[in-house]
Amino acid sequence: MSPNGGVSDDNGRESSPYVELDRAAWAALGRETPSPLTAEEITRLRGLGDALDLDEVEQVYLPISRLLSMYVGSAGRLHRQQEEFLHQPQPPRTPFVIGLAGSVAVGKSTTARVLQQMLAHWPEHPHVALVTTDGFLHPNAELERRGLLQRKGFPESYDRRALLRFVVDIKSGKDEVEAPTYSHLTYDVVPDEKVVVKRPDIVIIEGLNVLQPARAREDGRVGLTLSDFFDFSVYVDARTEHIQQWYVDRFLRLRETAFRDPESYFAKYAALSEEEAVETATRLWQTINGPNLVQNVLPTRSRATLVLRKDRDHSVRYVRLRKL
Ligand SMILES: Nc1ncnc2c1ncn2[C@@H]1O[C@H](COP(=O)(O)OP(=O)(O)O)[C@@H](O)[C@H]1O
Ligand SMILES: CC(C)(COP(=O)(O)O)[C@@H](O)C(=O)NCCC(=O)O
Repeated sequence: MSPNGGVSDDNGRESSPYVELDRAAWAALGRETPSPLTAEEITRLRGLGDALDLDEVEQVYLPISRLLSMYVGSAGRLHRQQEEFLHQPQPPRTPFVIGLAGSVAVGKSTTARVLQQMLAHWPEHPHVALVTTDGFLHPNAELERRGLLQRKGFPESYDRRALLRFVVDIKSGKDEVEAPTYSHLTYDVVPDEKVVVKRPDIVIIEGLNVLQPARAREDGRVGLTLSDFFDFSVYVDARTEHIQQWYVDRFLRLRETAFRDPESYFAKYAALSEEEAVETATRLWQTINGPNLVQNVLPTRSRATLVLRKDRDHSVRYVRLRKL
């Protein structure tokens, strides 16, 4: 399988399950739909270093919002048809779950926040919940016990069973589901702090590893995985060298902001010179986040319904959408 999800035939011709649109062709699909977000809202949603502006919202996110509205509508129709087919009243349809994957520092959280706001502006005003998977990381003490402190973000650093339970509960139609939370300030899971997801219509689950395939168990049987419960998934993509640069640039900016907080786990980095900070960020990238991207995250790209490919300046250059 090629990294684009394509497969070559005997003559080397590649067939791909994706249709690819460059930015202009994609942007045309959102024309005539007014942007629901104001410039102030966009500023509020923008993550550190992300190049989100009105153009990006109108040209990239509006078409995604329209597409998702079709998918959600179609899931609703199918639910009604299945109810008729079963000849007995069924519970209300379960929330529509969107998985959002991509590397550390690729801008997943900005994408997730923009989608959350845009979908919430639909005429039917759905309740859109956003959950990040970092809350499901094992606490630092547990990671240390398992020798995984230098593997934060790798699949084994998460409580995968709890994460799966969480999404199964959502897709079982449970009224109220809780997720643990993570603090970038303390660099650890926050004890006893939960986000409560109450009767959502749509749930966005964002995290590095949300598209990981199921693992084989000791008896050789393959279990379930998170993405078995996704109705739609997005992979935020960019060249690895660009993401590394964004990670280092963000580290330099954090050094002047968040790391200054004495409570920050990274407070020790606030005093670094620029050169030392670049060296430290590059080492963190090369030892943790880069290998995780290459070994675990990137191989899941071809499992996504939609791939957003960003350019060096963080703007989306082209889009790939799974054929139906
Ligand atoms: N050490 C840190 N201190 C404070 N905020 C951080 C730190 N590392 C990352 N963040 C913030 O956490 C969010 C998630 O970051 P990350 O997991 O790298 O995903 P992405 O960049 O794809 O959204 C971003 O908004 C980022 O700015
Ligand atoms: C918390 C993270 C693992 C991301 O978790 P996610 O929400 O994607 O599951 C990541 O942002 C992180 O902190 N990585 C550790 C290495 C580093 O400090 O860059």
